[in-house]
Amino acid sequence: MAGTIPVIDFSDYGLDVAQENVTENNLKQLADKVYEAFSTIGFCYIKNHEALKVSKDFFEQPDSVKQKYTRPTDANYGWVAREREMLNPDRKVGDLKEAYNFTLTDDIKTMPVDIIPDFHQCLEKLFKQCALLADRVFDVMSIGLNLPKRFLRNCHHYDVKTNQTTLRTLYYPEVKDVKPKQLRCGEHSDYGTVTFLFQTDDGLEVMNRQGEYIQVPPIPDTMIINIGDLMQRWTADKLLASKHKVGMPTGSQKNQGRQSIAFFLQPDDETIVKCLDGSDKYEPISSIDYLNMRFGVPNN
Ligand SMILES: O=C(O)CCC(=O)C(=O)O
Ligand SMILES: [Fe+2]
Repeated sequence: MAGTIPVIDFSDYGLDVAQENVTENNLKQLADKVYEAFSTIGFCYIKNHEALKVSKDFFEQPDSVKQKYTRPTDANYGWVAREREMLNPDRKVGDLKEAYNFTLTDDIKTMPVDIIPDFHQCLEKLFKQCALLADRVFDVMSIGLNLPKRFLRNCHHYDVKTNQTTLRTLYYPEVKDVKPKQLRCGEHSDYGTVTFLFQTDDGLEVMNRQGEYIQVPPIPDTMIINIGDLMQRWTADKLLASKHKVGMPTGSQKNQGRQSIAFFLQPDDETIVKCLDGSDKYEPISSIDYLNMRFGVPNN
């Protein structure tokens, strides 16, 4: 199946199944499928999650309103204006997108709850659901990597003071004036361990092992999981952080916005990421040092 993105049915270990009702056999079968996907293309779709619809009301506000919630340069929450980010600096033009970064803080002063009353509650609920599902995805990944079942889960707690996991809701406006080389989101790989991605429309493309970009269209009732650079490093390149991008729409799709939500998982700050196979292919590094190094990349 190298080169295509498999759809994996996660129902044996979905959130509606009590942990104690899952058989080791079912878990192992799931682990094998997830391992196969992550070690060949670094991406998979999984079936079985709650559909979601959040935050569009916020992005449809005028910029003058959204500015109040702007992400500070020294913090990881808040609104990111159009063209502020350039995920592929070689393009020399900002991505045609907006985003809002949400972390599990109690400080809701930074959130647009005055204009969108449900904003905090909705994103907080989604963050927590994603975190519960992540625990389970980490279990099957650990089994696939021949690690103790809870190894990866135990490196990801979601305490806002010691863990940088972020839920990011993204909005790609309808396309009017496109600058040369501009994309909705430039070529990049994600920084952390894994990313969950919910998307509404076409546009996402992923590089396969032959170096070609393939379309990753939305499939109803699924979400995408992909590997980030830190997990590739941790597994000494067994699991792959594939490059991806969001291209500009063409034809009638130009008049359509696109939404996605990414849940970027990061191990706890002090977790030492040391090659799990003992190879020392990469130097051990703490999760927070690695993230700071990546955030130091110009224009990010
Ligand atoms: O919007 C998407 O589908 C992908 C966004 C993405 O790859 C990212 O923000 O890292
Ligand atoms: Fe990404």
